[in-house]
Amino acid sequence: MIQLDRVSKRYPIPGGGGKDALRQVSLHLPAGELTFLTGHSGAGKSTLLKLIMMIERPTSGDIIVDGLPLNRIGSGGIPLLRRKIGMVHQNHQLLFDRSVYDNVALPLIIAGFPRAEIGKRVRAALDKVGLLDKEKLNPVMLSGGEQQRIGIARAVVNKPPLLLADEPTGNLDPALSAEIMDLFQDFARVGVAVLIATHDLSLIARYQHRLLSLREGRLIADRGEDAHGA
Ligand SMILES: Nc1ncnc2c1ncn2[C@@H]1O[C@H](COP(=O)(O)OP(=O)(O)OP(=O)(O)O)[C@@H](O)[C@H]1O
Repeated sequence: MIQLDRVSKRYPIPGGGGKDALRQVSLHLPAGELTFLTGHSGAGKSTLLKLIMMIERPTSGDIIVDGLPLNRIGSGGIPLLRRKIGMVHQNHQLLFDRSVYDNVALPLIIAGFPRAEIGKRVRAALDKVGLLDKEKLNPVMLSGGEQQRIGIARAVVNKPPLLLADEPTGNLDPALSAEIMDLFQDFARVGVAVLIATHDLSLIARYQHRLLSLREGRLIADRGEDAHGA
């Protein structure tokens, strides 16, 4: 689903020089697998997500997302790429002047789906995350865990083959984090490639999933599901 081949990213520093955020990273994330991405602050996790979404471009190396070679995509092709990717943020990035329904519908409105289709898909996504009865409410009236589930419904409403999450359980207690993880695991089970960037080592320890670790921009460990605990 995602293939990185010797990917490096150097950010220019004003006044000269550069900061190497990723160095020669190669990896493959298959469909239907949930993978954790960890590393200390500044190790390059967000940069990796930004390269996959084409918010940034690599300095060298190749990235292929669902068959799309990103180095051959101009800015006109970015919407096509983004439609393949659902993104979940730590702070949800919800619109608090719109209803739950409108928040989840947003990616479909942007993609130009017909109204009836939007209704069907939004309700299917809200049902999946257990919020069907809250569609008319404003997100501000919901709890932190429920807000995160709105963010997840919005990320998957397009049925993307790839789901990226940046610290999705950052503000949640262990019970709510487990609910969110259950949802991510359900998506992986139906074939979505799920990549979760997190500092939360206790979360990682609780699940038997593949783990990628970055240190100073290098991939230092790739613990496969089979190697867990070895
Ligand atoms: N736009 C930028 N310009 C210059 N340097 C940057 C830029 N973005 C990130 N960096 C640097 O690149 C390195 C990797 O940053 P990145 O945000 O990818 O790390 P991270 O692992 O996501 O950290 P955190 O967990 O704190 O979010 C850091 O040293 C950071 O300061």
